[in-house]
Amino acid sequence: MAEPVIQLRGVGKAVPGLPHLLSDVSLSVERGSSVAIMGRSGSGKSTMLSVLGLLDPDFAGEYLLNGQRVDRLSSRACDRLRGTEIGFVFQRFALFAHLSALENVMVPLRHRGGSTERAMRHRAHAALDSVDMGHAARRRPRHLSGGEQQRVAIARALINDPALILADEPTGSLDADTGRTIVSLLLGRVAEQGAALVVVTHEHDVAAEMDDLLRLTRGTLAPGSEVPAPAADHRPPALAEAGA
Ligand SMILES: Nc1ncnc2c1ncn2[C@@H]1O[C@H](COP(=O)(O)OP(=O)(O)OP(=O)(O)O)[C@@H](O)[C@H]1O
Repeated sequence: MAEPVIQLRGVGKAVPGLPHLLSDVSLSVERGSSVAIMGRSGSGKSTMLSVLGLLDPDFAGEYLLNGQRVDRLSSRACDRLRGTEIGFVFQRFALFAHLSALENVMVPLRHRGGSTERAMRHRAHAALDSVDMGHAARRRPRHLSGGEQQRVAIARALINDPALILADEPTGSLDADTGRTIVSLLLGRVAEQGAALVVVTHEHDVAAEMDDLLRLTRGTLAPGSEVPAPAADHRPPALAEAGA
């Protein structure tokens, strides 16, 4: 069987005043599969993404990325791996405002190096085409809608063919229809490139599209329920029956 893209074993994180910010977290995600992480505000989701994204080296336990231990790497080695193995998608897109869509998508290619300008442009154009944004290559982010910006951000996240995509509330700034389109685009691109996808989301519709759903509760990760619990009905019975 293929090696999981990420394996966490007994990962914990403590900060002063919060001894169990993350507590004994174990997680395994295969290539081509997707996981949603849900949890209340303050449950540790961003901390978890920082650990997975090699942004926070200060944690206990084991982290294997593509079979390689990455929990004791130097920050320079983390930077290098982040640039080549991990793509990030953010709620607010995080595109560079002064760069065109094409130039935004080229940023990770420049970071990686080893290609000619012409080859990078060619590749970035193909990446924009793959998210139906080829027509907007020369536009700056402010001339794009939220959904279009997120398409460009997805092209940028996937341009180096990373093994792992981390998405932090990728639909949080979008209306429901656009959000659905973005989720299917993200899932389609991730499947095509054979990456593993970890999505932090508050939205049950988004979580339901992923292969697995996990829930963080006060730093502990456990299988989540696919079906959201119905909200408690506090209306008087007569009003509830009338559908008011
Ligand atoms: N380095 C730190 N030092 C002190 N407290 C921290 C640190 N990092 C996180 N926290 C606290 O730990 C808790 C969990 O933070 P985290 O940002 O991971 O939660 P979250 O689930 O992403 O929340 P939200 O959904 O609101 O973004 C919060 O109360 C936060 O203030």
